[in-house]
Parts: sequence; structure tokens; C-alpha cells
Amino acid sequence: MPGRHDLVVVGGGTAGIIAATTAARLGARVVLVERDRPGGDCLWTGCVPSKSLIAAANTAHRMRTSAAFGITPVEPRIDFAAVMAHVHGAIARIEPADSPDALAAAGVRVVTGTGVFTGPDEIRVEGERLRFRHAIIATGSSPAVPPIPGLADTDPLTSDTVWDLTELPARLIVLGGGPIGCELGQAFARLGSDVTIIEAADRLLPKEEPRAGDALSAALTADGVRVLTSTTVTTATGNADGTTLSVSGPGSASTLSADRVLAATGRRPSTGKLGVEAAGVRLDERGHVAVDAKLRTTNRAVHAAGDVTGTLPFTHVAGIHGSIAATNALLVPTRSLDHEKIPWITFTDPEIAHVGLTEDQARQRHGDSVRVRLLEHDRLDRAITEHATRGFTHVVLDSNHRVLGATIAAPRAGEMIAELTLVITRRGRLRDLASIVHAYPAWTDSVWNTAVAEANTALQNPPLRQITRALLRLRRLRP
Ligand SMILES: Cc1cc2nc3c(=O)[nH]c(=O)nc-3n(C[C@H](O)[C@H](O)[C@H](O)COP(=O)(O)OP(=O)(O)OC[C@H]3O[C@@H](n4cnc5c(N)ncnc54)[C@H](O)[C@@H]3O)c2cc1C
Ligand SMILES: NC(=O)c1ccc[n+]([C@@H]2O[C@H](COP(=O)([O-])OP(=O)(O)OC[C@H]3O[C@@H](n4cnc5c(N)ncnc54)[C@H](O)[C@@H]3O)[C@@H](O)[C@H]2O)c1
Repeated sequence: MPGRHDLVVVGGGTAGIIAATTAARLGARVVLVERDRPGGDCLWTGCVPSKSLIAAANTAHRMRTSAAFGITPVEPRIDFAAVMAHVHGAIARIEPADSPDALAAAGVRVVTGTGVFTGPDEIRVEGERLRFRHAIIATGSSPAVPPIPGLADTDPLTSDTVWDLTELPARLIVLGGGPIGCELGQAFARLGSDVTIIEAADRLLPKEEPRAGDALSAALTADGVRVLTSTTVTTATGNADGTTLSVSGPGSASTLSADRVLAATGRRPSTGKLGVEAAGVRLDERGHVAVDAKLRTTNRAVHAAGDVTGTLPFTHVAGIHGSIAATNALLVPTRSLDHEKIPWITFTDPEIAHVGLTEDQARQRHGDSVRVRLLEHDRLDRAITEHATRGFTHVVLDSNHRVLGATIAAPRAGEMIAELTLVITRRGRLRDLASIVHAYPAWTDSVWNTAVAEANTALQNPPLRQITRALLRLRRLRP
């Protein structure tokens, strides 16, 4: 039909940009609709600013904690405005790759405005009517401030607004001990804020192995952060001196005051005013766009990608979703993603990296045959050389010695998880890694050590022992 676009993508974050550029590369006529500026959460308010802030905070931390290396520690003078200039400088250096000019050069027409479905094959953007053969919803998510009485009136910070701070809050309460709360809580503490993290669950990072939350709690406490788990906030009041929260935790109720509160208690999908009903696109009970394994929605002409699908809210997932949705829509719908083989990293110190099933999930699915190979890093040479021995490598195995999941806590855990991801993706055994030589003393030595331990255990099984002993006896017969 004339005037119809091959593909209209709504939302110009990672998922939308990758979907649109993939489609353009295939030769499609593609329009990207973005209400704000392309780049999305990752570039403007998520990964890029948070990792930049963490880099500054960790530099300050190393200055304070150098004594163990024989270097006189110093208390750094934090110029918060300069720290924020560094954060915004990193955004500015990365932004051109996602800019409207870069997208136009890639063959994508960018339309600025809010996209609303007005039919099963039509989207309106500020009066412009865009008819499509295919559409991809990639509208992402936004911070969800918890419905605590009085909290909204105290103007809590969120991961959207924290980057506009011009002064370091002297006292900061972080609501939520998930990835955002832990990453930003530790960073602000290392930059000099007096930080309290309040987490409703009984440990930090409740989606991770319990020992990950414990390791992080110990590290945060060493940084001077007050970690309150199993604790909830009942009311909030604000005045010129800041915010006061009534909290209820183990054993007692009390009040806590701070200059600012950062709400890091999860996110909600951006589907509210999208007009999905007009397009025949079903939302799930939490408001995410319901998709099948091939990212198809209930309207066969519409796919969805990234945070808005409620699968795994990470940039690397959004990117691969964008690519899958574009090729499935425009070519043949053959691609899908196994979300159980996706790694993720919480960029605290130590980093917490994870892939696959936790031990608990593995036991629920595979029963008592599940085994764990654990290496505490106080036995890892590299960790000892760096005074970073609080971490661990925790690998979950099935009865066939295959790797089901892994969690690593270490300064370079994010890099270390890659080879275990490869093993899980290939449905491999941990001991297969034993024969692959790892350079000493890289941090990946910990993964290799667990693999070698597996191989050594395999050598102890009775048939193999009989063979090796028989061979030894034969060798002894030779003169
Ligand atoms: C503080 C923080 C740190 C993070 N750190 C990491 C990390 O280290 N690693 C990692 O993998 N992930 C991290 N994430 C998560 C990551 O940022 C998200 O998973 C990712 O950005 C999601 O991409 P997306 O394209 O699905 O959505 P988004 O990036 O949210 O993009 C959606 C876009 O759609 C636009 N939009 C919405 N509705 C409409 C509409 N109706 N019309 C037009 N446009 C619309 C929005 O303006 C936005 O630009 C972090 C998140 C936060 C908040
Ligand atoms: N390094 C990374 O990849 C990275 C970093 C930051 C964020 N992210 C992504 O962004 C998503 C959102 O992060 P998040 O940390 O906001 O969400 P989250 O859902 O992962 O964690 C929120 C935490 O807040 C707690 N909580 C909820 N309500 C509470 C309340 N009223 N009081 C106290 N605690 C409460 C929850 O128990 C949970 O532990 C994450 O799921 C993550 O995938 C990724």
C-alpha cells in the first residue's frame, strides 16, 4: 500500500535504536519515533552516568584505602560539580553515536514526538499519521516511586533526576537495595555522603545468590553505609531540613532523617498512554507488553523489545531484542532469545556478576542432584595481591557436571562471567575449561581453579582410578 512504512519503531532507547538501524541495514523504509532525545535510559540516566559516577567514587576510595599497599592514604577533596562535569562529559562523548544525525546517516528517519497507536497499522505523532506494515514498541520503563504516604511530597530523587544534583547530599537515604540502590548508595558514600540503604527484603540484591548480598552488605558496611534489611518505611514528612522517614525494622520502629531520599525501588513499563488497545496489543497484569519467545505481541504486525517487555531490564538485552524484533518482523520470524543464558553485572565493589540459575532455582528444577563448586577468593592468588579477598566464585552444576548457573563477586567479576556464559550457552561442563590454559594470575584464574577442581574430582571416580593405577603399575615394571 503506498505511503506505508516497512517499520515504525516507537521509542529511541537502546532497543529502538538497534531495531531501527538493523531494519535500515536490511534496506527497509524505517521511522523511529522518540518523544525526547534518542539514547534512552542507558545513555542519559542509566548505565553511562552511573558507571561514570562509580568510577569517580572508586578513585576517591582508593585514595583513602591505600595504606594496605604501603602508600600513605589521603582524604580526597571532592569537587562535586567537577565530578558531575565528568559524568556529563562521558554522556556527551557517547551521545553522537545515538544522535538524530547518526541515525539519519544510518538510513533511519527520526520523528520527534510522542507516538500513540490509533489503529492496528497506524501510529500518530503530534498530528502526523504514520502507517506501517510492521511496528516495534520499544518505549522502555521509568522509575516507580513507592506509594509511601507523604513520600511524593518530599520530592524524592530517582535515577532520572539524581544526575541534576549540583551539591552532594550530606545525608542520603536510599530506598531499595537492588542494583540501582547498591550501585548509587556505594558511590555516594565513597564521594562523602552519609548513606543509609533501606531494603524491604531480608538481604541486599534479593534476586542474587544469598552469599552475594552478604558480601555486598559487608563491603558497604566497611564503606560506612548503614544497611537496613527487612525494613520498610511507613510514612515520610519533609521540611526545610530535609526528609524524615518512619521506619519499621527488625525489633523496633524508629525515625530516620536525611537531606535527600533516593527512591530505587524498581521500575514501571512506559505503556500508559501508548494507545495499545487501538492496536490490539495486550498488556500483562503489570502493564508490560505481552510477547512470545519471538517478541511478537497479540497483533502479528507489532513486536516489542527491551524493558517494556518486562523480561530482563538490561541494555544488552534491549539491544539483542531490538535486533531480533527487527529481523523477525521484516524477514522470517525464526529468532528467539533464551533469557536464562543472559549474564548481568551489578557494578558495585566487589562487582557481582551472574548468569543462569541460582542454586535455589536449580534445586527447584533439578532436585537434590544439583551441586555447587565454590572458591572463596581468600585462596585466590590475584585476590591476595590486591587485598580483595572478600569475593567468591560460585558455580551451580547438574548431575552431568553441566554448568546451570554462576555468580562471581570480585573486582573484575563482570569480565570473569563471560567464559561461564559461553559454557552455559554451549551446555558445557565446568571441567571442560580445565584443559584450556588461563594466564596466571588473571582474575579468571578463579574460574579455572574451579574447573581444575572438577577435573581432579573426576579423576577420583573408581573406574578412572583403576585405569590410572593399572597404568602406573605397568610403568613400574619397565626397567
Ligand atoms: C541507574 C541505572 C543504571 C543502569 N545500569 C545498567 C548497566 O550497567 N547495565 C545494563 O545492562 N543496564 C543498566 N541499566 C538498565 C538499562 O538502562 C535499561 O535496561 C535500558 O536502557 C532499556 O532500554 P530500552 O530501549 O528498552 O528502554 P529506554 O532506554 O527506556 O528507551 C525508551 C525510549 O522510549 C521513549 N518513549 C517512551 N514512550 C514513548 C512514546 N509514546 N513515543 C515516543 N517515544 C517514547 C523514551 O523517551 C525513551 O527514550 C541501568 C538503569 C538505570 C536506571
Ligand atoms: N548494573 C546493571 O546492570 C544495572 C544497574 C542498575 C539498574 N539496572 C536495572 O534496572 C532495574 C531497576 O533497578 P532497581 O534497583 O530500581 O530495581 P529492583 O527491582 O531490581 O530492586 C528494587 C529493590 O527495592 C526493594 N524495595 C521495593 N520497594 C521497597 C520499599 N518500599 N522499601 C524498601 N525496599 C523496597 C526491592 O525488594 C528490591 O530489592 C533492575 O532490575 C536492573 O535490571 C541494572
